[in-house]
Amino acid sequence: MTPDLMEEGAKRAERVASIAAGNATESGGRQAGFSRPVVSGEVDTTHGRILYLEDVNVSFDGFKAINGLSLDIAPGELRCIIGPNGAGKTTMMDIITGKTRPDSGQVYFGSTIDLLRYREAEIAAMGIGRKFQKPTVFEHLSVFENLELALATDKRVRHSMVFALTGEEKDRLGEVLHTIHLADSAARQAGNLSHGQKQWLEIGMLLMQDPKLLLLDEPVAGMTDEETERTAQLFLTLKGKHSLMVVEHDMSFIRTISEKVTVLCDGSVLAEGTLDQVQADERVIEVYLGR
Ligand SMILES: Nc1ncnc2c1ncn2[C@@H]1O[C@H](COP(=O)(O)OP(=O)(O)OP(=O)(O)O)[C@@H](O)[C@H]1O
Repeated sequence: MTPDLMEEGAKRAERVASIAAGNATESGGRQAGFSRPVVSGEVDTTHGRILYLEDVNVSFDGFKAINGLSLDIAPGELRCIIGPNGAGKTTMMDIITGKTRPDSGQVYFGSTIDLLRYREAEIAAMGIGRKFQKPTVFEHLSVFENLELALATDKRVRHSMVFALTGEEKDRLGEVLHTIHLADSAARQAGNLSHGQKQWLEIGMLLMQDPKLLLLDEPVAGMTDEETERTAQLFLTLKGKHSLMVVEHDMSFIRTISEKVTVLCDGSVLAEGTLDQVQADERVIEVYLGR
């Protein structure tokens, strides 16, 4: 979620707190926010790419965090990104979502949308959803209400907390509840969910906005084996309908979900291929897997 969305979420949380019994609580040290209305217009993927990065460079005080990074992702693809600490994985996601501006290079959403021309909130509105490592949901609201709020697109409506879902929206919400394995927990307070369930709920909140591309940072960190397995199934369900970029260190999880794996190191792509291919690559073993 973007800073201004978080701010909006924070304002909203204050209002909700006066309506709902109890206080708005935070998850993961950040306020839950809201997605924005999706800007109309299709992403042009006729060239077979939903995301395209070419020769991207970013320096922090002279240190090259991203160094000639080129990468592209196909529509509906589930791409796994691995690499050692400090490889530039988070910085890459920051660039795609407009949080960090590169010094040079190209970043395109489809063939025609130059993401470097847009602000973070605009990029989110175009259909690029981001999930940070820690879950951020409204803990004092129910699972259903969290999803409902994620769907509310009119600011006034959001703030008043009075809105009625259309039949289509109800269907969508039901579908998402089912997809994220929380259909039986719709009435439960989000704060009482397990860590894994909170992660799924936040993914569900992103799904309510029907994102075209989802960026997921270490989604299974801290999950039980069973939750990890369910998350793998969830991602396999999402693949095809959405494009996904998943940063993870959990190799058995990656083995379950991956087709193509990109290995980042020192701010650029070190290797790319199936998990078996990159695991057999001597350079990858040296910098990452051999640790
Ligand atoms: N705002 C910043 N200022 C200075 N250096 C930064 C900044 N952001 C990132 N870096 C540096 O850039 C490099 C890449 O960091 P990044 O967080 O993108 O790596 P990562 O691959 O996500 O690592 P991890 O797996 O530990 O999350 C690191 O050396 C980091 O210290």
